[in-house]
Amino acid sequence: MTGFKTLHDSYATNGLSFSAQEREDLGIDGLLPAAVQTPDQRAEIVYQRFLQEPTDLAKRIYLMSVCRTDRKLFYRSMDKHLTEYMPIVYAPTVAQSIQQYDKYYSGSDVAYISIEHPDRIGAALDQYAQGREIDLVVCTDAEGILGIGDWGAQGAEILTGKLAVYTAAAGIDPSRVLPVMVDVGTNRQELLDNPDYVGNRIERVRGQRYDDFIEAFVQETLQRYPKALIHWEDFGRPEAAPILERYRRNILTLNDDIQGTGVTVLAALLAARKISGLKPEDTRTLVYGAGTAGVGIANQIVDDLILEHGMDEEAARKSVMLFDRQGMVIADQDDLTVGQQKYAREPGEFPEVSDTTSLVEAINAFQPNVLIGTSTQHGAFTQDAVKAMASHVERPLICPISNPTELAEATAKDVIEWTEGRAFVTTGTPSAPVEYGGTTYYIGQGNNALMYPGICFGAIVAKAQHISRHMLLAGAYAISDMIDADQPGAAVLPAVKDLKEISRRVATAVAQQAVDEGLNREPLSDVAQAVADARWSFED
Ligand SMILES: O=C([O-])CC(=O)C(=O)O
Ligand SMILES: [Mg+2]
Repeated sequence: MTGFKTLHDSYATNGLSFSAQEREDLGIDGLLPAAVQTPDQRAEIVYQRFLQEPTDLAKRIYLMSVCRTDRKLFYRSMDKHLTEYMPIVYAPTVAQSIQQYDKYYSGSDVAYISIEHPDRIGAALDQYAQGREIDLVVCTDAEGILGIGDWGAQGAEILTGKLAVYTAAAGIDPSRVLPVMVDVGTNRQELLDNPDYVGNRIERVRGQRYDDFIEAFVQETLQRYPKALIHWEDFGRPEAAPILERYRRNILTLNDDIQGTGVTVLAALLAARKISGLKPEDTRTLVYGAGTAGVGIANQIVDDLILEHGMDEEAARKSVMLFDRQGMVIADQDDLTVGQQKYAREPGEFPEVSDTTSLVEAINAFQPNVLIGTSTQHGAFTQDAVKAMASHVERPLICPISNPTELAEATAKDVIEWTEGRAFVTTGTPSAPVEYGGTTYYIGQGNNALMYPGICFGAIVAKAQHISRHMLLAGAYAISDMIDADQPGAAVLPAVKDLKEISRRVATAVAQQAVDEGLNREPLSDVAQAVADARWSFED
């Protein structure tokens, strides 16, 4: 690389931290002002500017521009201010970047592939990778962005958010990742009508043509990077689960919203069980919002009961009730997804329920000790519903995890107050601690960011053939002893400030499980060491 290229290469540059000697050697001494600044000094300058930016969106646009131009600088600064940067770089602020992408587009750091040009998929991958080796491909078709739905090509920014977390949390080498915006159109009329919309101005393509496009993308990816992991992000209800089912046993792949979210909520449940003494076989879970994430959570909780606790499959499934747009999910309803059918209750199974669309009635009839919110219905966990939970169970686990924040089913503060501090609570976006009755309650963030970086990094380090059910469970168990079970008001998930340690533990457990199952494609003797060695650092 010429010095000029090095200076302008986002992975290689050290900007004003190039020493006088390096500047001379690279032939870039004439391209920089005289001062030589330390990396920490520059990271602090980034942080000060971050503080000065007037809005969360402005802060995000600024930080991502630093990321695009100088990776080491961005990750150094993020490392120092992780808890502060997370809600800006990632959820909830990433939602604003996506919704206002047309106004703020200034070059997104992703590859775009278009359903109009399946023959150009490989070229797009190559143009992005520029000959670099790739370990991780993160893609979205943006039909189900967070809780805000279909945002077409504007969804590209979810990829930059996810990747920033990958590197900050697990230490994925930022030069070995490939974000791909899979543009198959959009059904959001507002985008189709917007003259500034940057994506394909067509309705979403579905069916065989869509499936063929996805298959071509997978093949083009694996041809180039046979050991890479493909991470599916924010695909919509019609496509997400079928894609995962098609590939999860054959290739190294993860659907973050189904599996990542599922494992995260399972980790919270493991901690709640540990603190409250709830027996696994007595766990009853009501999932309110039975879409991609909701069914994924149900599956993960059930997998734990079957594989770790020896419960019979039928009984494990019966411990979960799904509640969706139509109310309780019941077998005779039309249009149940394949994922929902497994959990559908029998018609008339709860004769005391007069209105199957009433959450309170469902709670009173089923008497769950776990209530999960993945509905994106703001305020759906009413005081009556939360009090109904607390009337049957001493210490319910209540997780209003829909995001961004304004779509959450309840606030942590309300849930704590309505249950007189008895509920364990996690929310999808960060929540401030809640003071109640002289105790400070810390609120874990029930967001897949706690899990996906470690799971995928562990699987990549192990060069796993695929991600097995046991590997996912290993991730959840790996963080359950980070919880201080004796501390009143302790969160049931470890804090985002500990994301590096969380990810290290998860990655190690997942890689070890891959080795134990013989799923590693190359020999691996010391798993913990391999995970530590593979971690990228901005110091290098
Ligand atoms: O990105 C997040 O905050 C969690 C997530 O995957 C989603 O909500 O789709
Ligand atoms: Mg997602």
